[in-house]
Amino acid sequence: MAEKVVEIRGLKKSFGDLKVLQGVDLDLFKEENLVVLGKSGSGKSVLIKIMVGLLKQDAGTMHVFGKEVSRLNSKQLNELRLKIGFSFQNSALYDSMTVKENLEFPLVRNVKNLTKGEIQKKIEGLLDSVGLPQTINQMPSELSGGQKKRIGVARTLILDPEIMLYDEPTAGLDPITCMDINNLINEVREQFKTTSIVITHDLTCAKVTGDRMAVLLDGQFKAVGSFNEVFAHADDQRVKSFYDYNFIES
Ligand SMILES: Nc1ncnc2c1ncn2[C@@H]1O[C@H](COP(=O)(O)OP(=O)(O)OP(=O)(O)O)[C@@H](O)[C@H]1O
Repeated sequence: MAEKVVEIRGLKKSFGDLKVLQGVDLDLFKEENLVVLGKSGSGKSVLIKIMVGLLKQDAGTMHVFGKEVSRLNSKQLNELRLKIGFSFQNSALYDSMTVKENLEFPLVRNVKNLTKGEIQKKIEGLLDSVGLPQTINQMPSELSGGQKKRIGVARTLILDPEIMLYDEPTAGLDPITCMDINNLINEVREQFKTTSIVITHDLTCAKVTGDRMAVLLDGQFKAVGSFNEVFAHADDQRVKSFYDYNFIES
């Protein structure tokens, strides 16, 4: 049985009268790609924020690498956050910096005592890994949307995270570039042995990247399993409607 990286049990979170998470249970295993599906406002970001200690749950537990996140002190939280790489929807590149400077920035800020040569080697290695060595001196404005996403992923990988969080990785991209990013997510797992959570509304992305899907509905994961387990035999009309929207109506 693969090692558990995240274990969530009975997690609840409300904001005033708004019950967002109402008893979430989930396991995330080492080196798996887990896709989290849920309509807008279902609580996906709240769940991630509790995972990295930006919000505290009202009840239940969130263990990451065996430790209950809400009990960590600020030093421990910083250490945890360095192990979790967040790849943002908009790539989060600094427009005024070159690709090289964008990759250098998190390294210089978080890893002490690296020589210039080591930094250069790391940046070049990662640009090779994402297939974009030629962009090293370019500005983000000179890159395509897909290239920006790739550089964004390289920037996240530079701190050697153990968990990768991909937030809407294919949003706003054409179908071919979407496939390119889906492949990248799988390549990253193979090359860097990362465990990944992919938050997406794109079922092609879910199918291609996800070992398991988890559908957040009414504040709980109602359906968890392989793509076929979740969608081929979906009893819940709302789970089915995800599929219908992506593959029939669109
Ligand atoms: N700090 C907060 N204070 C009050 N309400 C909040 C707070 N954070 C989130 N919410 C509410 O919790 C609900 C879930 O929000 P969340 O951002 O997790 O949704 P989501 O599933 O990530 O949506 P999307 O797909 O649009 O990103 C929303 O109704 C949101 O308004």
